[in-house]
Amino acid sequence: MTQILIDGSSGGGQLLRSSLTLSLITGQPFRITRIRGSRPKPGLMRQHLTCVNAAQQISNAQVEGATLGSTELTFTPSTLQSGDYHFSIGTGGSTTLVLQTLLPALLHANAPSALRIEGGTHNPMAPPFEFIDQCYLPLLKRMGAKATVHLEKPGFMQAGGGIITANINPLKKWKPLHLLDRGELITTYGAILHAHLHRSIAERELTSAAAILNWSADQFTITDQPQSSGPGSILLLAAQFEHITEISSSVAQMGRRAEAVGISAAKGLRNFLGTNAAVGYHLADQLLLPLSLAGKGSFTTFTLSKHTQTHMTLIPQFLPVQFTAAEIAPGNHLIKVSKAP
Ligand SMILES: Nc1ncnc2c1ncn2[C@@H]1O[C@H](COP(=O)(O)OP(=O)(O)OP(=O)(O)O)[C@@H](O)[C@H]1O
Repeated sequence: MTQILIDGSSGGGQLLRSSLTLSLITGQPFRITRIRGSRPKPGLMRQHLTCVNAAQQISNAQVEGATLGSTELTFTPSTLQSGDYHFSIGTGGSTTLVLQTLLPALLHANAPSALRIEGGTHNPMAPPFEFIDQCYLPLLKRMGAKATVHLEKPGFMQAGGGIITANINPLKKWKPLHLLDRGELITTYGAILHAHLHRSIAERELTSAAAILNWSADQFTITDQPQSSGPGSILLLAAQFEHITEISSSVAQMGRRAEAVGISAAKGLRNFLGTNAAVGYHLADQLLLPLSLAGKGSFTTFTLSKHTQTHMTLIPQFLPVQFTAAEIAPGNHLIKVSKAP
């Protein structure tokens, strides 16, 4: 098969991860240059390298350039193999991003698989575990996927040490998904996971988020996670609708005020609630790949992130699909995926 050439300079780790997923599924080899070219520190970091090594392992691929800091990689998969796999990032790098690389591929394997991934489970700039469990996976299930995920132990940056597991059954055929509206609002809630930090930090996150969203304190839970290596804290703000659940999150970091954590997550959810679009800022880029595997689908979203745009350019290099994006109302875009002519 011809090797697909990917220029990684316009994006981050997602261009690499999605290339791995698509290569595993289609069997097409690829070469990516200028990996994470738009990031301040380009090249493979631990989380990306774990994705490459994991993808290599589940497909017995031939790989060149799989070293830390590498900015070029060649990946030639052999046969996708189901199995009982264990991957450890070795730092607090995001386990959910490793999971999102492997899950769609293992749905295409010949038998059930089990995954155990160690690292961070609640990281800045990555889906927190609950986002995978409550926002992303339910939509894949509606598309026919039979998979479960489980949070065995939370892990925060920098300490890591978190564990997520997944059970994945082979999928016969992807069903198209059309998500044009959210349906009725069912409930809203806030959750703070908190490890080895003074409880007053969680309370300040809560108070600042509650003020912006006009929520009462009894809509929140604060759960101490003494088993986590921590220290760490994440604020998750969820809005569950009939057809989708959106979670806006924010992670505590050294030197960041607790109020800033609350304000950032609350503004994220408020932005979403202030529009009619079905799909939130982050879910939009993550849905493009499964929808493309189905060959057909559509959703409304309120803004086109850089991740969404780069994904729309990448996916057609591997799959015979095309995307259209149209602003159907102020702040409401309709994205359609269809077979390429
Ligand atoms: N708060 C969040 N909730 C859900 N998803 C998130 C959140 N923050 C980021 N994401 C998702 O995580 C992914 C991050 O991709 P990105 O290309 O930035 O990769 P990366 O490998 O983490 O880092 P880098 O940007 O340094 O290369 C995107 O799919 C984005 O939608």
